[in-house]
Amino acid sequence: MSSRYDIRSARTCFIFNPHSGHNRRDPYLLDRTRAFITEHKLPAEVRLTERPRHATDLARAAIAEGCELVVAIGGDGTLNEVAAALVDSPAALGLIPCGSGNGLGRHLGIPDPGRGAYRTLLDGRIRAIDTGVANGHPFFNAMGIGFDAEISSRFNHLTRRGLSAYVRTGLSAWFGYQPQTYAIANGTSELETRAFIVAVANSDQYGNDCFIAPGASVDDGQLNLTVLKHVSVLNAAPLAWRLFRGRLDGSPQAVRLTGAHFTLQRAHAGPIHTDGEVHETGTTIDIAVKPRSLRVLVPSER
Ligand SMILES: Nc1ncnc2c1ncn2[C@@H]1O[C@H](COP(=O)(O)OP(=O)(O)OP(=O)(O)O)[C@@H](O)[C@H]1O
Repeated sequence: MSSRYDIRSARTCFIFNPHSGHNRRDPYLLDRTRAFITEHKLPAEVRLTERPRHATDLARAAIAEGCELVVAIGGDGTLNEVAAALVDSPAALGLIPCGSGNGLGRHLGIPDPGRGAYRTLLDGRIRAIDTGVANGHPFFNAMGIGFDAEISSRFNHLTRRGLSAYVRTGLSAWFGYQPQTYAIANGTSELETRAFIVAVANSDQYGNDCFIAPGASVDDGQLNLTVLKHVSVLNAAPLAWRLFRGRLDGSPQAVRLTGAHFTLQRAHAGPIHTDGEVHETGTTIDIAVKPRSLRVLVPSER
């Protein structure tokens, strides 16, 4: 199929998460999407998620009904749930990013809904991107172990979302958090280190332009592992500056590895997150890449 896409003839399903980002307070994107379908006479319909993980079921049903494009209206969690059903299928993923962090949308240059996300659906092109899989759980933006899994776990229980909620939750989780020791192997090198966070990223950022893997590409068949060894009151501010400036390389707290397959061993079982979704796992975490296994509609100039 050509890398160009014509949504006017492609059967499309929009999946709207009323719980994502600002949708919770102001679901105007639901009306905006219905108006967009009517205005452009699209062969499309909108379905709403009713519970966590429902988006995967809705996306699977859409593919079974012959949809060629499934559009996630939400953040990275919604995107993850929709994309999980699309991996290795001919159907493409569209994205109206409206979550709290929007890491993959930002990396792919997909604008906010008010700045051209809908236009991208009309005149975008298809880009095949890699998928990461951590102990059987797919991720498209980033997965993490340690403090960020702890934050994701707490964040998923919050009733209010957004950057300020992330910061408040992060500060309260920080006090009392005990880093673990990890043995990390990528096939060519091995590393044993105490870590505050071990993140494995497909894109270059967590979201909100927080660059955990500067220079990463989503279609190079590689994943990008970053260890943040120690975060204290003394080094938190310079580390945050580096993360938000894309200058993590050179930090004495950061170790980076690339690879198509990682194995991590830790002393204690606990949570991991994949695109912010939390899973309890054992002491061994196996992470691999499926190169170019997801087709995504991105702006034509990217
Ligand atoms: N109807 C629903 N009620 C409650 N939770 C839902 C519902 N539908 C989906 N969810 C859950 O909402 C969660 C948050 O969605 P999402 O990640 O898209 O938004 P976000 O956390 O605000 O954005 P980001 O991941 O970009 O920070 C997901 O874990 C998803 O499973």
